[in-house]
Amino acid sequence: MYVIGLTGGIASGKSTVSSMLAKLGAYIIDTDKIAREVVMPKQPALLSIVAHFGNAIMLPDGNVDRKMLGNIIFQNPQERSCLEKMIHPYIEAEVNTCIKKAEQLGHKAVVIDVPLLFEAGWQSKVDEIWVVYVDPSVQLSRLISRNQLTNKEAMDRINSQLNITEKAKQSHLIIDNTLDIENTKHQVITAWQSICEKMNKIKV
Ligand SMILES: CC(C)(COP(=O)(O)OP(=O)(O)OC[C@H]1O[C@@H](n2cnc3c(N)ncnc32)[C@H](O)[C@@H]1O)[C@@H](O)C(=O)NCCC(=O)NCCS
Ligand SMILES: Nc1ncnc2c1ncn2[C@@H]1O[C@H](COP(=O)(O)OP(=O)(O)OP(=O)(O)O)[C@@H](O)[C@H]1O
Repeated sequence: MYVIGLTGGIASGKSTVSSMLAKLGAYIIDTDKIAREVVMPKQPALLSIVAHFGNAIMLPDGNVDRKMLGNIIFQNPQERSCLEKMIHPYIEAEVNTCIKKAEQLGHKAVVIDVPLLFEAGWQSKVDEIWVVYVDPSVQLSRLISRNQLTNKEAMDRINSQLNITEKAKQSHLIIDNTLDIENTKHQVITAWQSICEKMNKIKV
């Protein structure tokens, strides 16, 4: 199995690029989605989260109050690290299961959409790293408008990750998502075609 790690900064456009790749036939493993699933009611990670952060972190419907948890961890690196230690092992296990599923379905390559690839030290888990880059000022404005955040809240989130320019330097391929969607789509098609060629044009 050939594993592509798709990463970038918060709101740099990973989901946008993932959807384009999915339309081209790529098998996508979305770690943000998995991170949401492993903290659903009755999941083991939820017990540790409540034990550490307290019942105040829960909504009346039994789900985690993601806004409140985000406000805590994006302002406090120690709390962020605690949360990651509780969740990341479950994410990693589920990613491995998804890779096996893709193999059974006959895929020769998978794309893992993983925002914290560098921060979590996943470089050795992947064969190739693609970074979705965006100009930092565009990143800030897209994040503020998508999540309805203040400038400070958005900067706290951006600063909780490795700098996007540094990520780009450590990648095998950069998809620059600063301009419009069509521009990005062209880059994604070219990138995926090169993977298909690499996989000897067999179903990927
Ligand atoms: C703090 C939480 C509850 C906020 O939830 P919310 O629904 O507002 O955001 P969502 O999960 O959609 O994440 C949005 C983006 O935030 C960034 N982000 C998420 N977690 C982190 C983190 N620990 N450190 C830095 N950036 C992060 C990523 O770029 C991600 O794409 C949530 O992000 C979370 O549980 N984070 C810890 C799990 C994790 O590390 N996820 C990243 C995937 S490996
Ligand atoms: N080329 C583009 N032009 C304009 N808006 C864009 C472009 N690409 C993405 N966006 C918008 O920017 C926001 C962030 O994009 P997206 O959700 O794909 O980022 P992400 O990297 O997956 O975010 P996260 O790290 O939070 O998971 C979204 O509101 C999206 O619609």
